[in-house]
Amino acid sequence: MELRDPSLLREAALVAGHWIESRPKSGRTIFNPATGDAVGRVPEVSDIQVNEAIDAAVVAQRAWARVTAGRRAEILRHWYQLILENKDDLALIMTLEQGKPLAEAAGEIQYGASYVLWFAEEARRLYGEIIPGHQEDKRLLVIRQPVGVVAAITPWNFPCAMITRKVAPALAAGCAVVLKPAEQTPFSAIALAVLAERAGLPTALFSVVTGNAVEIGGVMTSSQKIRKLTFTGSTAIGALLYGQCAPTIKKLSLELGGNAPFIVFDDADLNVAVEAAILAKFRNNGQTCVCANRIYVQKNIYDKFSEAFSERVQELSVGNGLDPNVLLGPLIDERALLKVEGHIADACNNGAEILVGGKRHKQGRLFFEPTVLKGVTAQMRITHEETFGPVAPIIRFDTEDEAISVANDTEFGLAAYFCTNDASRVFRVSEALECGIVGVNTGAVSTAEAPFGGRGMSGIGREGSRHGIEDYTELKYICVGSVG
Ligand SMILES: NC(=O)c1ccc[n+]([C@@H]2O[C@H](COP(=O)([O-])OP(=O)(O)OC[C@H]3O[C@@H](n4cnc5c(N)ncnc54)[C@H](O)[C@@H]3O)[C@@H](O)[C@H]2O)c1
Ligand SMILES: O=C[C@H](O)CS(=O)(=O)O
Repeated sequence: MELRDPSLLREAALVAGHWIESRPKSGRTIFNPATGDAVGRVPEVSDIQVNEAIDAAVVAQRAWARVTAGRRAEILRHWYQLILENKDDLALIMTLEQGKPLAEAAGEIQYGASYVLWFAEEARRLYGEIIPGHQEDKRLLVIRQPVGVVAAITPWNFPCAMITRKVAPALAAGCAVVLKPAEQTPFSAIALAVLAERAGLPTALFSVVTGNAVEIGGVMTSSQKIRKLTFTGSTAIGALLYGQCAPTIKKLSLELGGNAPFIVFDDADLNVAVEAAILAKFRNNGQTCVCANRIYVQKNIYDKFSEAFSERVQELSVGNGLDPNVLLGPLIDERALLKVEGHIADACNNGAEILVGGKRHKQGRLFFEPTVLKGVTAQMRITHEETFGPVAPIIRFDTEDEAISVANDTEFGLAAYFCTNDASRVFRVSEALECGIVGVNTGAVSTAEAPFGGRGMSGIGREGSRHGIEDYTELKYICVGSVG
């Protein structure tokens, strides 16, 4: 397969409005996880270049904040249109560097673009307030202003949507962004920057810096000029960055790890429950922060659900994402594969039974069979650690109270799911689950209109929805006196 527009796969970083091309014997090579083939190279930008990007962003942001919200919205809408016009190329780039099937990659491009459209619209709704004064001669006003220069650090599993979910609200609010994409998937970020330039985004307002994560993160977190850090990734790195930002008192958004329970009550529609669980578990080959990590099934439908679910899992085709018949691509790297194998081995050593899969897939080094485990208990690693792979542990429960108790028995609090046909239970259980997102009778919850985020070790802040732009603004209270 070829790119219709080869200029979208650019082997360069964008620093302060200038493209820094990668050089033959330096920089970092990105490999296709399905084949091991080199996709391309990107430069390792220096600390000096990261600071150049930040300094240029400070200047560009001041001018951008003076642009009307309507003009900012126009440019964002143009960016949205260009992303959709180039969807097939962007999807191909994503499949080559991340491995997800082409159709799923195209779906992510559509999803990622929806955040750009949403915040193009929200740009014009950053309203202020006029508050009734506390004295006759006083007039109280509240306005929202952009925080300034934002640093964004994003993960490999959604190489487009996790970027637009940050960059779009930041630009809509009048901020500038310096982005460090995941080292595994820089080309999706670079292609978005190419299209942002074509959409008319002012120079230096959006930089994409590639290279050593620790070094780049160190420059970003220590710079007083960076007034907000928005991070999506693992809880461990999120906590590290949280601490690194403390000395400069930055605003923070942290979208971190998850350990989502998926509960099937005995009054649920079995087909609805199976399909919802398949989607919640195996989307992106189980590599999403909101994937069902534990599946709890009420005791008197446990065997029937396990059988029906296992039959569906056996239908999930595994292979190179360029094959239109493939539903599950490779895992991102060897570390991910070893974690999957470790969870399965631990569970089986403690009494769990493999109903489906359980082994590396013949398709290649990073491919793994979609796996179903039965007889899983709370003593196993897989119920407490985020697997981030195609393994579905099925756990039996007896009562609703027990289901809620075990579902909440985690330090994470991002997403949870449950299936029931009992209307009262919908509200009772939704309110009892300790997390930021609840899916009822569905495994698909993510959309630009809704606030995405969690609590506890899953992070702070919300992305998307009308709330997602607020964290890129500062409230200012203006008190006008002597009004007579
Ligand atoms: N809550 C969400 O919305 C969400 C979305 C996607 C992924 N995630 C989580 O991310 C994890 C998987 O993604 P990952 O493996 O890319 O996570 P990761 O934390 O290893 O990496 C995320 C980003 O942080 C960078 N990074 C790593 N160490 C750094 C450091 N010391 N300083 C600065 N930057 C550093 C990486 O280069 C990457 O860009 C999972 O835990 C998943 O749950 C959460
Ligand atoms: O990995 C977690 C992302 O947030 C995925 S999505 O927002 O659910 O698409």
